[in-house]
Amino acid sequence: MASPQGSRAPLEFGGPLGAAALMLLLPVTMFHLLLVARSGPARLLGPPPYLPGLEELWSPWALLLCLTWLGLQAALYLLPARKVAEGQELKDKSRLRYPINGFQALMLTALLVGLGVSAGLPLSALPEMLLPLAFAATLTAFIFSLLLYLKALVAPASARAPGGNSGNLIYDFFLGRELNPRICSFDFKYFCELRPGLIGWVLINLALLMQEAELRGSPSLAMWLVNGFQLLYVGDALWYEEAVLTTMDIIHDGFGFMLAFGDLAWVPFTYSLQAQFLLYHPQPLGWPLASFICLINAVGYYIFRGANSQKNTFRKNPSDPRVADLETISTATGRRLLVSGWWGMVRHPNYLGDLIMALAWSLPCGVFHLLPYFYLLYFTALLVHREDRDERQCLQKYGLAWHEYCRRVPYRIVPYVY
Ligand SMILES: NC(=O)C1=CN([C@@H]2O[C@H](COP(=O)(O)OP(=O)(O)OC[C@H]3O[C@@H](n4cnc5c(N)ncnc54)[C@H](OP(=O)(O)O)[C@@H]3O)[C@@H](O)[C@H]2O)C=CC1
Ligand SMILES: CC(C)=CCC[C@@H](C)[C@H]1CC=C2C3=C(CC[C@@]21C)[C@@]1(C)CC[C@H](O)C(C)(C)[C@@H]1CC3
Repeated sequence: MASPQGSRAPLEFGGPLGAAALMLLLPVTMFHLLLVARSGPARLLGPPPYLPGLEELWSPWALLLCLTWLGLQAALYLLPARKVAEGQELKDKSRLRYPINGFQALMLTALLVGLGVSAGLPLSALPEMLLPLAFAATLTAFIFSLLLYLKALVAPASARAPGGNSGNLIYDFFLGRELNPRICSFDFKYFCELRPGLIGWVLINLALLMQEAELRGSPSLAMWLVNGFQLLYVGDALWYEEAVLTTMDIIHDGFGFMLAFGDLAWVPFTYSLQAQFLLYHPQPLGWPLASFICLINAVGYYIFRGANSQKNTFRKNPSDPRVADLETISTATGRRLLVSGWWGMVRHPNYLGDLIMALAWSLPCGVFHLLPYFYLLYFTALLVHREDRDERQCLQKYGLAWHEYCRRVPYRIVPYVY
């Protein structure tokens, strides 16, 4: 469908019908997971234990807490940053500037939460509020996406995202019409991608750990592992915050319901699923198996970080001594593609590392339930779909050079498998 605005990007996610289905399916799945995690049988594929009424979902206190959290993270975002980074070049040849203070926000949040807990803040009561909090976050994401859609109506054409301007209201609302919606220098997409959801995720994990300690005297080894691994992942994302500026979400995708809901609700409430499961279904875990799982997480992290850093270093400065010796192929755009090092092993080595880590996050929950493996299953689907979208974009950008890269590096994510 050609858009009235002139953008001819092919429709993704199954077009308007797919977008409408996802807008319904994603929140329903999130609430299903929250309900099933606390039920006795914890069956991913079974029906939820019961259907919650509105009085169990809606709480003005949960909404207030959700908005206070967003306000706190926004205030931390506005604090002076150790560095201001420039994003990729935009259509109008300009570059946006982004504060690099995400790790500082994580540390300050930890300090504030630590002070709060020592002053009697009942953090371990948070798990009891997950359902109304998830509802408040979903509501916030929906209203926020509506405001973003309206804001895009008055944005200049150069500010539009390549994909979210088909002319179909549902599809554009889902994908997002504006690429980098901002008020003054406050960038909503960049803020949401890394702050409230990711930091909220580790806070929920911590609350679940504390509640387990209250219930059973001390947190289990499995709970420690899940908390440690996911804290490392979030800490890494914020430490290497600048790297997010070269991801598909920032460069290509508009800011609509998909990312607003994904960042503000989906990430904190479904990515904490393993810790939720462990609170209600304690799992025995000995040190030998725990050490093996730590090794799996370390291997995944090594590949994930190595691949992401290698590409970011290369994109920032191809003559950097750490990447200058790597073999590359030239493209008509002037940008080169790495064909050795991590990016010569498979075409998305960072996805491979991420998937190995996802496995390590589920293993502490044992092998008798499918529920804690939901993240691994969803993430595999997300990355396979994402890889396919990225391949199409790269083919469009690099043409013959991309074909040559695919010939030299035939596997996409898993060597000799896929
Ligand atoms: N936990 C989660 O829920 C999620 C995590 N992620 C993680 O986010 C990270 C970023 O992922 P994503 O944005 O999808 O994609 P990538 O970081 O893999 O970026 C893809 C881009 O990299 C560049 N590129 C591809 N091949 C090469 C090459 N051989 N040499 C140099 N540049 C190359 C291309 O852009 P160009 O050439 O224009 O630079 C391409 O568009 C990943 O580690 C992923 O695992 C992603 C989604 C969800
Ligand atoms: C199913 C659904 C609601 C779709 C939205 C997908 C989003 C949840 C993800 C899209 C890309 C993401 C990234 C991260 C989190 C999940 C989302 C928002 C990320 C911030 C996680 C931490 C990583 O280190 C990262 C910074 C590379 C990563 C960037 C992409």
